[in-house]
Amino acid sequence: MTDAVPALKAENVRMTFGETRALDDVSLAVEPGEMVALIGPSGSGKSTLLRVAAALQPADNTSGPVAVLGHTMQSRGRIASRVRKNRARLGFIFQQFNLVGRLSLFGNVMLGALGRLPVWRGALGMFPNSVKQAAMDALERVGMEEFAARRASNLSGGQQQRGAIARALVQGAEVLFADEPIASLDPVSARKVMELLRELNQSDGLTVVVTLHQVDYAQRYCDRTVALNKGRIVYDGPSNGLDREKLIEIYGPEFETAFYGGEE
Ligand SMILES: Nc1ncnc2c1ncn2[C@@H]1O[C@H](COP(=O)(O)OP(=O)(O)OP(=O)(O)O)[C@@H](O)[C@H]1O
Repeated sequence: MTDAVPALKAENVRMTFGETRALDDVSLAVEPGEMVALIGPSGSGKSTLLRVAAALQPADNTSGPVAVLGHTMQSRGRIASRVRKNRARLGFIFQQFNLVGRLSLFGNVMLGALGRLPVWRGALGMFPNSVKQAAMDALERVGMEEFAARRASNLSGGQQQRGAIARALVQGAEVLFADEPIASLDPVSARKVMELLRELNQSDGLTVVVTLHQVDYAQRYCDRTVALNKGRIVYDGPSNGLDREKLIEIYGPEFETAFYGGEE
């Protein structure tokens, strides 16, 4: 723990959909520079937690506050009035559809700067040279410069994810929430995306919170793992502390057969 303002602080967050308690008193603090995996069975509340934390979705009116880099995003089910400003240093990567398909990759990456440009510039697509340079640098950083002119819809899933990360870099994101960024990728592309996130975390100090279905990716790339089950945190600790017993506790007995093939 440090004295720094947490990158993410969620206190007693509650989110209900009809009868379903998607988040049941979730409290979580992530320090700047951490790379944290969010795991848990399907429907355990991983995506909801990220969406609530980014204030893409209002939580229950009985819910405690969520802050990103010390700025309140929402509290008691009310999105903060300055949320747009507070989101400036937060990047969000979804499983799919991160890029505008009809635009070039370069055009997409430049969109990361929209928040700090006058509206007319964005509307006319007139980006200053500084933004063009930043977009090119970001594409180089994610190893995608040779695809700059390619229409986004003609890129592979993994290339699109790397493009989305480049856009977050142009945005100047210091915290990145990635919601199942590798769920629809083949293993090689998935590895490249995770390696890139890890590299940005280690070299640039980018704070990363990433939801994952694959426990082995969490263990390989993230020092810390938070596991949810039925909207509650059931594990929060070092990823290498997730042993067979703990994983069966998190995912249920089916995990044994799925992950270990049922062997002794
Ligand atoms: N918009 C919604 N309307 C109704 N129920 C929802 C909505 N979004 C999520 N839920 C429910 O809330 C619970 C948590 O969903 P969430 O998508 O956060 O889980 P998850 O852990 O991300 O699952 P997965 O790994 O399958 O993506 C689930 O029971 C889900 O059905």
